[in-house]
Amino acid sequence: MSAILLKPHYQQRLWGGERLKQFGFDFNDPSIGEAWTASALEKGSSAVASGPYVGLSLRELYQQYPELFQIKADVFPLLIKWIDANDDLSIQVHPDDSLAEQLENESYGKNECWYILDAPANATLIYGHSYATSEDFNKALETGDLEHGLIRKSIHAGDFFYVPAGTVHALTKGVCVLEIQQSSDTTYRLYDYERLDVTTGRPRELHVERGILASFVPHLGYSEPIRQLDHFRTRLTKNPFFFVEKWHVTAKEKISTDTFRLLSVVQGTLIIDEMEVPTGGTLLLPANESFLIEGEAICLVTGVPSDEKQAVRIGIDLGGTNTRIAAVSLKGEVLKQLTFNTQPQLPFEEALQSIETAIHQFNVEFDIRHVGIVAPGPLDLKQGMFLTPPNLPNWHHQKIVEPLTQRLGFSVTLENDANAAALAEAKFGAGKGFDAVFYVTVSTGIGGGYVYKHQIIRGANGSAGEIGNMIIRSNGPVHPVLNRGSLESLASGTALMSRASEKGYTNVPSLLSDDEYRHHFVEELASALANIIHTVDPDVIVLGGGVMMSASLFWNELQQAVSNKMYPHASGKTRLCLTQLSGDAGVIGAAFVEA
Ligand SMILES: O=P(O)(O)OC[C@H]1O[C@@H](O)[C@@H](O)[C@@H](O)[C@@H]1O
Repeated sequence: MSAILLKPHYQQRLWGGERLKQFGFDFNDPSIGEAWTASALEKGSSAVASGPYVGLSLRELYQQYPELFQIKADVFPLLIKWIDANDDLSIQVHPDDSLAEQLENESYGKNECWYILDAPANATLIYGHSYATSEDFNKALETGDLEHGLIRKSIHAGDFFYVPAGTVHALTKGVCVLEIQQSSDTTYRLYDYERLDVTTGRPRELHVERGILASFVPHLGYSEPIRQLDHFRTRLTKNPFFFVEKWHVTAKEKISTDTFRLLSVVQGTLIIDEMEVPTGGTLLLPANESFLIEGEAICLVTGVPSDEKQAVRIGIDLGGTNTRIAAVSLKGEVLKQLTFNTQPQLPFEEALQSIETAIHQFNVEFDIRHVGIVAPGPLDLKQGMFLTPPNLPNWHHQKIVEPLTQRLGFSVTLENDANAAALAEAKFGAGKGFDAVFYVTVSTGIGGGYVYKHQIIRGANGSAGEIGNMIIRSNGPVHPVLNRGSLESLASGTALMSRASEKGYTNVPSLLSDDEYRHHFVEELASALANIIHTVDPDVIVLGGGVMMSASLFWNELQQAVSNKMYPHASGKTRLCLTQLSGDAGVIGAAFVEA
């Protein structure tokens, strides 16, 4: 069976225009907003345009010839739209599967993604909001003030965004996108700029009540690494509803399908088994077939993933500013990450609720084996609670493990953030292959952790590795919480920033470019590292944290200074390395802390 070309169904929209013609579409209406190139929706199905089934709609093809698709779904699951936003679209949100069933009696929610085809210079789109509580979000909706709290992201042609159901979003004037999504046309409009629909003379309907039920509050930021599959294919997303790959075709390639694929040519011309498909074309590639493709083209290819759930461990890194929740594979790779603003001024219940929402998302997709949380110290690890973390003043003595276990129904572990990062580096990062790994983070504060044979060494009271409080210069600067002249009072990002502003520098890298101040910093940090080596004799010390982003300014000097402070026989034996996991060490480590 050859590839089947599909013919679009066009949708006129108040914000539509004529720019889809640029991508090869052919229509007369001056306000076409959407070309549905693969749709089996009742209100507008695309049609078969080549091969033996010409004349059938995609909807009929799916019903009559399921063998072409080889998936188990009563209703065709995907929808592909090309969108011309000739004006701003409404600010909106979509339901997930369970809400769509509950409120609309529909088979699918509307998780979707955008590939940016064209965008004006300096364009942004709306992706998320900064309202911390439902009360603030609802008030903004009531007063028509929603726009002020929306997050705008800059975009360029070729960018890709996955938009999970629940994300408040809007496309903006001038943007053209290819939208791949679940087969649903349910949009809850939250705000429509108080404009009139010229066809009715009235404003369009809003769906605020249902929109509130569907929206994430606070906003959950989403990230998923792009994966290179082979020399011409990259995977942009794989989620429970669809996967999307970008194929850059420049030579002859043989491809084959298991279940069906939908392929859209977004740039250039693709030749598939001698059929020429220009930009704008969408093909159905039937299941269990092989095809020869060639030409010079960029194609987006989508299909439905198998039902099998990948085993993961969940790591939560609760910080003073952001909380990051990651699904981590058993090999230590971050597969997905959701982030929200921690808002430590609010009751702790709010943070627990957001963690629960995020883990619910992961539970739909993955087989969760464990949940680990890391937080800034000091912590009471035995009781599973915060003690008095300086960045979380409202949550002192708050229990974490017990309420989280109750809400989630999974076993939960708690660990200090630097200990967890040490574990991650030892298992999967710069310390991999060594027995004794010490990790030091030089960031807003300074922390450390020691891992021996993949076990975190916590000490008698759980505070081993708290090197921020190590005294380096007893007559040094006073610290609000820690010892006078402690490492943190001298060499943390905070200490360097205040020294920078005293000396007229605007940032840490400029301070560290000054020979005199760099020398002080290097000597102080090297003293601490030499003390660590003399105490526990690690194979390797891994350094991470924001200040280490400037390591190229002082790395050689630091190595030399540490070496100078060692016993001659030990000098140069302990390796110093930079983190290999950088920002991910906390969540990866959290995921692998054992109960
Ligand atoms: O509510 P309006 O402004 O017409 O926008 C509706 C459109 O929004 C886009 O972001 C997508 O979700 C489209 O699938 C949807 O048709």
